[in-house]
Amino acid sequence: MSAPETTRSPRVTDDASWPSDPVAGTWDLLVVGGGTAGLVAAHTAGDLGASVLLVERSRTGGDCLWTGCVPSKSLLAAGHAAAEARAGGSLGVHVGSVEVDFAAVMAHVRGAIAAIAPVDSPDAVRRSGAAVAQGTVRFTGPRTAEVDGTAVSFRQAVLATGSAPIVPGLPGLRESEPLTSDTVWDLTELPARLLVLGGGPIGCELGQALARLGSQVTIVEAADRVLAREEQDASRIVDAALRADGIDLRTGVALTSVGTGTGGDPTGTPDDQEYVAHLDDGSTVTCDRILVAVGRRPGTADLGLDAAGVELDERGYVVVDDALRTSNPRIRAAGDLTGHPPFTHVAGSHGSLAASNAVLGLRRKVKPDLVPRVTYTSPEVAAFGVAPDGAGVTVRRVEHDEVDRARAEGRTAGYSSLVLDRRGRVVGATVVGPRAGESLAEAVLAAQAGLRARTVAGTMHAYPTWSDGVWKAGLAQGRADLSAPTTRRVTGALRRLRRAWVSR
Ligand SMILES: Cc1cc2nc3c(=O)[nH]c(=O)nc-3n(C[C@H](O)[C@H](O)[C@H](O)COP(=O)(O)OP(=O)(O)OC[C@H]3O[C@@H](n4cnc5c(N)ncnc54)[C@H](O)[C@@H]3O)c2cc1C
Ligand SMILES: NC(=O)c1ccc[n+]([C@@H]2O[C@H](COP(=O)([O-])OP(=O)(O)OC[C@H]3O[C@@H](n4cnc5c(N)ncnc54)[C@H](O)[C@@H]3O)[C@@H](O)[C@H]2O)c1
Repeated sequence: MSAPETTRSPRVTDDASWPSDPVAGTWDLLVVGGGTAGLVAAHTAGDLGASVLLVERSRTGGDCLWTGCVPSKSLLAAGHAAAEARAGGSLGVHVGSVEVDFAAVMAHVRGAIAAIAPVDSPDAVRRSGAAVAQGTVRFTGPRTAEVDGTAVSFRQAVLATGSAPIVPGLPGLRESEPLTSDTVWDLTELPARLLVLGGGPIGCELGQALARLGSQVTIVEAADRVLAREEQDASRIVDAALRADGIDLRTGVALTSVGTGTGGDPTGTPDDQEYVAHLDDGSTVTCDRILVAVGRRPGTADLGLDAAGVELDERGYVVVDDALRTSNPRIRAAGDLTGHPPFTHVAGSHGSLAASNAVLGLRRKVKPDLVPRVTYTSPEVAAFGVAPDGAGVTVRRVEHDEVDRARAEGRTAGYSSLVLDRRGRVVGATVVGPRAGESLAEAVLAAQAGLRARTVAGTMHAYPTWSDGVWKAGLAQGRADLSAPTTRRVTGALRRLRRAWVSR
């Protein structure tokens, strides 16, 4: 297998051009990259009164807006709508056959991007006082860089150049012109048969969305389960949901090579071309397109980071300390290129922290224990913090067949669990089910505030909400607290006193 490569395929962002501010001069803060991390860094530093130059080589908004969160959640919304229409019969609602207009689905996706784009636009950045320019940055020294050949100098800088999809160098794969999360948005027709390589968050989300829209999807995942970073039970529930959507899910097998076929027709023309993926268990998958979703690599090549004195780790991520400082104390890094969990909320939090630390000389630190993650499959998987098998923790878990909202909607596949430390404080959680991401927020807030499960239990929750799952997990701990020997002695003494008092 030759070395994996970062894709260089054309992106929806590539041909955009927009008016730039002049770049020459010395800036308090140079921000490299206009994705979430860079945008938040520029806004923050601009609001604090620093002279800021944000340089973006393509369009401001980054992966999240153009090729990541926004299009994927828009596509999932269409896929989920199709699935719910088909499933309406179980609730007594019959809609006949469900037809998907893929062009209209993609128009909806582009509409969602267009609705959010102004928030991330160069003009929005300028309103906070920062200058914004289109160009590619290359560092020439510890305090100097070039923007498309024009020299700039900076007192401090924030690197925020993100990450890009990996395409493994397997025989025949590149020749099959595989889609990635960068290019899948350019599809004008739904592939009849789609092979998704990788069963991580991208493979599961896009695989489920496209299957629900009518594609015959096969997911090939090298690990023994999908969403391998999540709890086994979460993987198991998502596995069953994907299969129920008609996905041919193959775990524990890897792609070895890709060949071509003509649908069994020896006289077939290139128009009939199909791809035959060979897996390492000897099986094959025949498909019309391949979508590669096997992870990402940092966008740190060609930045001149050697000249800037910025150290990279062996995988190419920028090495940062807990205050996001690189090995050059004038340069911080934020977002995907740090190797911290690659999420938009992490990138945004990093951008704010890196910029305020730079401009005000603070030493605010990242909080890795409080990073939530949500995979927006149906059901959703949401989790954060200490794992349930962590040392010295107690897990309180409620199956969703005990949650009335889940029963009412007939969607009981899932659970809510809280991970508690020795003092009963919330230090982690996993929720699997509809709106799991929303339910998780309460547990993250509890952990941030150092609250105990009994505070969650003692907080009134509207009935019947999906967050009853988290509440009931808190109640389970409340009941366990009540049955502890010391508590039983105290409540017993109070009860006896009260009985004596009211019997007078
Ligand atoms: C399909 C998909 C779905 C996702 N869904 C979610 C989700 O639901 N929730 C979530 O939290 N996260 C999600 N993510 C992850 C999220 O999109 C990223 O973590 C986030 O966008 C990273 O932001 P960033 O600012 O670090 O990098 P990016 O957004 O990648 O921004 C980097 C910017 O730097 C620019 N750049 C690069 N090199 C240079 C240079 N030399 N000079 C100038 N500019 C340069 C690039 O053009 C780019 O605009 C998803 C990702 C994908 C791919
Ligand atoms: N909802 C969200 O927040 C969201 C959604 C999408 C992506 N993301 C972020 O983007 C990142 C990248 O996502 P991703 O799914 O591409 O990467 P990933 O690393 O999370 O998952 C890739 C999967 O591909 C498998 N794999 C690797 N090589 C393979 C091969 N040759 N054959 C078969 N399987 C192979 C791996 O075992 C792994 O399970 C994620 O880590 C995630 O944080 C977040």
